[in-house]
Amino acid sequence: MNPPPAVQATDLSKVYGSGDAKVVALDHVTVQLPPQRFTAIMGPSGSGKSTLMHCLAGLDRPTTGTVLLGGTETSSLSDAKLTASRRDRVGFVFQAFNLLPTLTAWENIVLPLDLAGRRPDQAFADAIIDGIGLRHRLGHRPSQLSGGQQQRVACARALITQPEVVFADEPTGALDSRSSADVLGFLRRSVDELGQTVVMVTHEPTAAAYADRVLYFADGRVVGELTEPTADGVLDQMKHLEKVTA
Ligand SMILES: Nc1ncnc2c1ncn2[C@@H]1O[C@H](COP(=O)(O)OP(=O)(O)OP(=O)(O)O)[C@@H](O)[C@H]1O
Repeated sequence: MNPPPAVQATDLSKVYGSGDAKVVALDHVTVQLPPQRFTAIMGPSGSGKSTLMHCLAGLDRPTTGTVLLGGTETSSLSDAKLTASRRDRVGFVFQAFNLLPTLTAWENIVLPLDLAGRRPDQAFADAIIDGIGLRHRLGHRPSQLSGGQQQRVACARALITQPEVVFADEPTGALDSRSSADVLGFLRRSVDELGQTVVMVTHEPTAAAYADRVLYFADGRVVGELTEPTADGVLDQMKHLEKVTA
């Protein structure tokens, strides 16, 4: 039997504005994202990828439909409970790293635990620190680290609480190819070796090829998927979908 999904959206719609200004960002989306897997979400600009991720993560509320995160329906939680759910169950990685400049790398990594009044699980923290390969830089501030190193610290911060899901929105969008490979390799190992669950929005076929499964979006809907992707396979599928959805 398949394990229950880490996160599941059912008939999710998100509508912004009304009348002439109405935008249907999500159009009856149903997706299940399995635990301990790496899922990539791709699609043209404006197709609804970020909106989906924000609704799945509880950063935004859908107009209609439901989100189940680790078995809890988050779409109907009060604001306070939704905030607590985000803090306890979800990790985020953004394109712009978003580290706190006055804290060291280590202080940034454990910040989510400090905010929740929790202590690090030492064995897990060690695995994370070894995973990002920055043990010798833990006392450095973000300004003393390269972009790729900062993003690996941001990934470690997202994972340190052992969340149900880590959501990464274009995590390699600001990085060169070498730094991207370091970040993506770490996210991949966090799934394979630490049993974590990663969902990543990306525009880059080489980045999507690190995932177990790629979901393609267009006009607020899932229009295709690819399992065990290669960069060439992702590109071919993108070209094919561009033709059929044009
Ligand atoms: N707060 C908002 N108010 C009004 N419209 C919005 C808002 N946020 C997003 N949209 C619209 O919803 C649609 C989907 O946006 P979304 O950011 O989810 O797309 P995306 O696929 O992530 O795009 P990109 O790849 O450019 O980041 C777009 O048409 C966008 O203009």
